[in-house]
Amino acid sequence: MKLSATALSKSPTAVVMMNMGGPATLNNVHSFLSNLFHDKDLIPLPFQSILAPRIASRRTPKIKQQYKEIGGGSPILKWTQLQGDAMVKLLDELSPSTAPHKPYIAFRYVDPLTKDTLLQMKQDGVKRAVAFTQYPQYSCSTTGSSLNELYKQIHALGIENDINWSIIDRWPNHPLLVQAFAQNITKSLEKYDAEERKNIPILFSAHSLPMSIVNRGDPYPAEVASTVQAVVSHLPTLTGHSNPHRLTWQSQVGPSAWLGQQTSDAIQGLRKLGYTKALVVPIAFTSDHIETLYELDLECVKEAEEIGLHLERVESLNDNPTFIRAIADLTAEHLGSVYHNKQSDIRQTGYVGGWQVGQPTSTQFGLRCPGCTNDVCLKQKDFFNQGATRVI
Ligand SMILES: C=CC1=C(C)c2cc3[nH]c(cc4nc(cc5[nH]c(cc1n2)c(C)c5CCC(=O)O)C(CCC(=O)O)=C4C)c(C)c3C=C
Ligand code: FES
Ligand SMILES: [Fe+2]
Repeated sequence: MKLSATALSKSPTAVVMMNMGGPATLNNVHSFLSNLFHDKDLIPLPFQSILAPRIASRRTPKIKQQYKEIGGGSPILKWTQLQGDAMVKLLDELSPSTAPHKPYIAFRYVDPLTKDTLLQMKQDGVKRAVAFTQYPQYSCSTTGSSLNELYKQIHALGIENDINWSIIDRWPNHPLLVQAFAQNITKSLEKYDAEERKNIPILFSAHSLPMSIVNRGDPYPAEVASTVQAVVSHLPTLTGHSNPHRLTWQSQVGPSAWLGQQTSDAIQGLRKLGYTKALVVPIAFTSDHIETLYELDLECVKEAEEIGLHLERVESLNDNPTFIRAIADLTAEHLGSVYHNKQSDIRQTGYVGGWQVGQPTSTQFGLRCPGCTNDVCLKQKDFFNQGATRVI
């Protein structure tokens, strides 16, 4: 598709922030869980349409109670709106040729859902859009699921030829993302005496994956590790020392095998090794959610205290100005590369797997998991790889 520069200049460049979403109120918990358990890309179940609502109903009271204890709902919509609004203000300055930029949110399991967002974009006359995953590390269960849904809804609405799409599909070691994590860790370390700071072990905690997904060749574990490696390499420039650390995994659900070591077991283990202080850093999500506010703050921290380990939870990125700068810079560089063939800074953007100027997705994005049997992944990647036609 070739669009004239005049046609594009009239409509905003959409930056579509993709994420799973969470229930904003307790009344939304059941539909959130029901949509989540219907998602074959996340949890393939036999007789999915029958089992999904049953599992959702069975789980609702427990999960509702957890959301109640963190204030009555998930803050993810609030944080995503704030991050999007702050990002486009910077982006209009960083990339005037693609301005005005407008943030949109496409959640996978709650409003605003992908379909409604696409309808809104159509109404706004959007001709150019960046699908920007808010998961820094790519998993087919998260970003892959959001892109499969985006692809399906674009086709269901028959708007394949209306918008030039490009994709920010992963950014696990973007330098400003790394710096934002390191800043927050430094703040937590500073709560301890200068003498003891350097010996405090840091647990980087990420949402786990079922081993069936890991063994299919999912890139997520390696990308989470690359974020951790970048952060621990950067930390000494802020603290003057390096801390011992481990990457651990949290939030496994159900009886199947999941990637470990579990964060809660690592905490118990550290105490047995004689440690009385530790830090835990949520490393695979960019704002607060039930896993930080409930599982880490209300479960792990309390359990640690009970066994004599003081566990400090490092704050989530939320409205951290360095983080806002990271997502604005990343999008500006992406637009510069896709629409202006700009090579200069792209090496700094931290796309693992490479990036070529003019390409609408990362090079890594083109490779399906070697164990993938999902036809939608194939069609989705073909569609987005044709992507944007450079017009400016
Ligand atoms: C990087 C983040 C996440 C990955 C990877 C991920 C994979 C994954 N999750 C499930 C099952 C559930 N996840 C649930 C909630 C939930 N998951 C994430 C993030 C990732 N999930 C978040 C941020 C949340 C909470 C949302 C919020 O509060 O804002 C749930 C629902 C809660 C529960 O019932 O325990 C389930 C179920 C699987 C199976 C999976 C990988 C295949
Ligand atoms: S499951 Fe990874 S590409 Fe299909
Ligand atoms: Fe999850």
